[in-house]
Amino acid sequence: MVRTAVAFSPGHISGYFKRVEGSDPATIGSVGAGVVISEGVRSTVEPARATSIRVVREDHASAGSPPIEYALERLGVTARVTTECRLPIGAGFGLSAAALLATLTAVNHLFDLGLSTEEVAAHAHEAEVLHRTGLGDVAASQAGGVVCRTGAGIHAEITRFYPDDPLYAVSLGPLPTASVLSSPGAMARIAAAYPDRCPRDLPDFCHLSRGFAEESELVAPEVRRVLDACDTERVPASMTMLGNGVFAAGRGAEQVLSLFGEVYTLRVARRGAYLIEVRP
Ligand SMILES: Nc1ncnc2c1ncn2[C@@H]1O[C@H](COP(=O)(O)OP(=O)(O)OP(=O)(O)O)[C@@H](O)[C@H]1O
Ligand SMILES: CC(C)(CO)[C@@H](O)C(=O)[O-]
Repeated sequence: MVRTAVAFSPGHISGYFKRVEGSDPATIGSVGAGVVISEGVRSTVEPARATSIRVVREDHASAGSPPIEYALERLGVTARVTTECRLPIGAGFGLSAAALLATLTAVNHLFDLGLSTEEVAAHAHEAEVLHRTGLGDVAASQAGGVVCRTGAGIHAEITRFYPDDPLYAVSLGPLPTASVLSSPGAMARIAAAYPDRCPRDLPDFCHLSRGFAEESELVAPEVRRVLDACDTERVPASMTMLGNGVFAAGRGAEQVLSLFGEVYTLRVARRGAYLIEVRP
């Protein structure tokens, strides 16, 4: 039997953020706030002569993942990787970061690389930043909670709190993160819209996120329709950054969102990436 390692990482919904420049990928990142969610990516890794990545979601599978391929090459290993997730990809659930953290956690154990949890996160963060698939998702998903990041990168100061209430989300389609992160105009509007404080609780997180979504002008017409419906029902809601989707909290949230698509009920994660098993 081929030796196999399996690991999981939670995803992350970013509510608001601002890019932070740095001298190298370790110091480039973002400040902002988001929610680390119970749903994420499970990665199964086995040694192979050449690297191949299979990305599985529901009954659909695709091949390749540039950030993961890059990270494995940097670590000097080749492996057959299968990532599995329930949430849609590219929809603002931080799944590229989760896929990296889960895969590198499994790789670390499979190949006995002896990396610390922080070193695993550092490699994942570097791959994210270089591929423009995220800025602060890896830093957030190192642990659980509603997260406020006041510095860039994985060593920055991060405060976390852990509400019991669920968050609900609906996805209306993908919004490739790199398309926004590569647009100077969008990044300038994002920086100007940044609310320079941490959230007090979940409703306050929704409130700050909504102000940011409006001012940054990232809200697409289909997202607008969902937010309008949430406003009518007085449900705190905002846009999943960066995806064409909406998250909402509190009474009535699930019902309003269900008018627009499949509703994902998300718990606030209690922990970051972890190894599930090594076989045999
Ligand atoms: N589940 C996954 N498994 C492997 N690679 C993934 C996965 N999700 C995303 N990626 C990689 O990240 C690339 C870009 O993803 P993108 O950053 O747009 O999506 P995301 O992380 O789901 O969303 P966001 O960053 O907006 O929350 C994909 O083309 C793929 O290479
Ligand atoms: C850029 C981003 C919104 C993409 O999910 C996230 O990484 C963040 O908050 O920095």
